Amino acid sequence: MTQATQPPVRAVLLDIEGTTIPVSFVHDTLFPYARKALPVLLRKQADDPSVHAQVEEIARLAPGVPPLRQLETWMDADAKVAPLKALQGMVWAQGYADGVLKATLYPDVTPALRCWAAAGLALAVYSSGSVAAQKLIYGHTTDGDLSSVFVGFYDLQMGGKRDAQSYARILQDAQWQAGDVLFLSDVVAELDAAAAAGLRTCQIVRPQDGTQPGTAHPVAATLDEVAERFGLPRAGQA
Ligand SMILES: CSCCC(=O)C(=O)COP(=O)(O)O
Ligand SMILES: [Mg+2]
Repeated sequence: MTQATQPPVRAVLLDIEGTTIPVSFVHDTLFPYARKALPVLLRKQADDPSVHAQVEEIARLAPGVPPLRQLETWMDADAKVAPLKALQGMVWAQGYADGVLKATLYPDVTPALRCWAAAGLALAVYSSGSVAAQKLIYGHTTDGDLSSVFVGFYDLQMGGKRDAQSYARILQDAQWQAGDVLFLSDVVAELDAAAAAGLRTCQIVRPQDGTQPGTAHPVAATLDEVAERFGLPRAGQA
């Protein structure tokens, strides 16, 4: 089906890192903050049930390895592993509360998201970052609190982002039809998985992040370009 003959997009599912938020903010600000704060969290809040549950999960995944060492191994590899992501979200909460952390989105993101939500499109997040971390990041941006533009937040509880089944689970939870949904990500393997589940796809190729364009999915440099290509409302246009 050509773009002109396809049904209108009714929902947009968005990745975070490299799609709405610069890779540099995640890797140069969020990850170092968490690397420094995690040892303190494990030491001081070991008895907190939510911390304890993640430590148990680390022990299940890596039996016999000290939890902090395992977390460091995962951080070194930028592994998208649920207990690491959950614990990172817990320490970032303090950073946002203290005002030390504030997310700077790509400049095209806030206008597009506000415009699409106002036009009635259903917007949801799918990131490896925990749902708590997603709500924090969009709740503390330099453009204000954007969390209310989203009707859903999905994380690794749905499964990995390179697995088509994860997208099928999201569709089921959101009660969306695959063909109505546009998935935006910078990572081709994630787009391949979403397409295998029947979603429409567009790769966000941010020149400032050095994203390499693939050949299997439409490509856009900004959310405004996405809007133009997929017939979505465009911010700033009547
Ligand atoms: C939720 S903000 C932190 C993002 C993060 O921890 C991460 O690993 C990036 O994952 P994404 O799936 O958004 O590329
Ligand atoms: Mg990404």
